[in-house]
Amino acid sequence: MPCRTTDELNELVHKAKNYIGGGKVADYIPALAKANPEELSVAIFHDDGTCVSAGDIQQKLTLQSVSKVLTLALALLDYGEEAVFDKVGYEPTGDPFNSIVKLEFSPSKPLNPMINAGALAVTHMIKGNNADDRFRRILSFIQQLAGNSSVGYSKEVAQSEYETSDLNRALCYFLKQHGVIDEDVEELLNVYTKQCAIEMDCLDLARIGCVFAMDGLEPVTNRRLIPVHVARLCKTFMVTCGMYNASGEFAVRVGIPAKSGVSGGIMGSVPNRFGIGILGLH
Ligand SMILES: NC(=O)CC[C@H](N)C(=O)O
Repeated sequence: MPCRTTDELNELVHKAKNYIGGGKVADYIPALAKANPEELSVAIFHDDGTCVSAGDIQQKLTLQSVSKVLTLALALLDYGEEAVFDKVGYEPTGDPFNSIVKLEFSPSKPLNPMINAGALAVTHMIKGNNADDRFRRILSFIQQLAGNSSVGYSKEVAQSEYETSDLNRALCYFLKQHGVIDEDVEELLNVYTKQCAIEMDCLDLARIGCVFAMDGLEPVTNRRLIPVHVARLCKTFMVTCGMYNASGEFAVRVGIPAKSGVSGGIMGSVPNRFGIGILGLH
């Protein structure tokens, strides 16, 4: 369904472009360094299935850490809250996303599922017969949330991250040493880097945000995709840890559950109203 656009949203995108230059594209994953920092698009997907958008909405981005909320939901569906939070904690860290420092404290399980260590422990839990099967399940769950079976992943970005993921490798070995994970580290990184490379446009992202905003109901069909308590738990993590060490300031200034990713995507969920997908590569 095509989205309409409004003067107000176009004006906001126009104003937001003034901030290009205040940031920089992530280059620790070489394939992400090629991103065009000028691009900015936004979509809002409402609970009645209508949407508005502005900017270059054909543009796609890889989910990167936005995927962590979605795998958390899937792991909770697979195993339930008790088993998941046996491996990963509930607490914000105030540290950057890839920090290893808090793992040194006891207990050495990751403090929350949004930092890389926690997200790796969550991806470890996704059920499947092998790495391909687990990734297929993640992708198909995300396709369902986006209402779009053509959502795929960027092989280039996945490969680029896999080849340069030594910090995540180190986190995995640390987790393995402490019994949080017990699988082959390369298998886990294979699934994780593909999950982070799942690619979509801002409308898909807004529609997923809307499922969480609606406590797990698909906005177009009203079908339940996620149980209420899982959707609420995910939104709580978006508030407390969705922006890592900037989560507190974001909560004060913006005040909605949201999750960022290093490719420049942000997914927001305004409870009972709409989902927001922002693609800004700067
Ligand atoms: N903050 C992010 O988006 C980080 C995700 C990225 N794939 C990583 O693990 O480094």
